[in-house]
Amino acid sequence: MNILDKIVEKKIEQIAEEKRQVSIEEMIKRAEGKIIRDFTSAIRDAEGLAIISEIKKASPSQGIIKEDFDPVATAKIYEEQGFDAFSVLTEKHFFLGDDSYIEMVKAVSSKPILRKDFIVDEYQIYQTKAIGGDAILLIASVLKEKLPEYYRKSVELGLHPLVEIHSEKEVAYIEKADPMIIGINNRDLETFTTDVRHTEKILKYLPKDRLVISESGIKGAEDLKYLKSLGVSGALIGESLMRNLKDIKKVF
Ligand SMILES: O=P(O)(O)OC[C@@H](O)[C@@H](O)c1c[nH]c2ccccc12
Repeated sequence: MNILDKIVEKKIEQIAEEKRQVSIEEMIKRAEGKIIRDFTSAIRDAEGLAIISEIKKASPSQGIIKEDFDPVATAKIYEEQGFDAFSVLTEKHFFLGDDSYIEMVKAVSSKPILRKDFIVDEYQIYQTKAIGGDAILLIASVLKEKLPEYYRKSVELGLHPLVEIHSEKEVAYIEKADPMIIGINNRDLETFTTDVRHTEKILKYLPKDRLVISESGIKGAEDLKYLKSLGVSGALIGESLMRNLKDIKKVF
């Protein structure tokens, strides 16, 4: 079993427990009336490459990334840098995230927030809105045939879906959903190794009029220059920002 399978298995257990605590009917109610920030425009209207800065304490490949993790302090640093949007890990067991981090970050920033988690159940779409998410990550290799339905549901609720693919064979999954924002994950979710040049390999299979985000393994100015030259719309950066919070300019 690869790491992605393990994460998904754990997630299915966790959702069953969460449903016992908060029913779907209650979650639908909690999602009602939530104001959603425009993630799509934040990416489209960014000057140059849109930067989505990620807030995460740990990851399965790196272990603890930031020992004295503080989501609010991190958000303030990102806000000062003028990044275009945030990505906040809410997955608990492997990334040490928490649902509560989204509202905490929202309180100190005006930027839209992507809820970074593993969506496996419709319940989590309502939950994403209820906890203050503006954008929702839908991973093609996790949702497979369910992707178009989950995409539609997310849009219906007013959320901005970012549909993530990794390989060429996953391009088929997004054809039906026809997403506006497509993330190319440079990390192989089965082995967890990254290669920024992976973006170039997948980009050629995607419609030209989409907002494409290159995700993972982006280390600094060189990588950003390279991604810009490919003509992608944005870059999602986590680890290298989290490791350089004291001197974030180092990354650029
Ligand atoms: O920390 P990095 O290598 O800069 O990567 C950020 C982001 O792309 C990564 O966290 C990510 C991309 N897709 C995901 C899916 C689930 C969890 C995490 C991710």
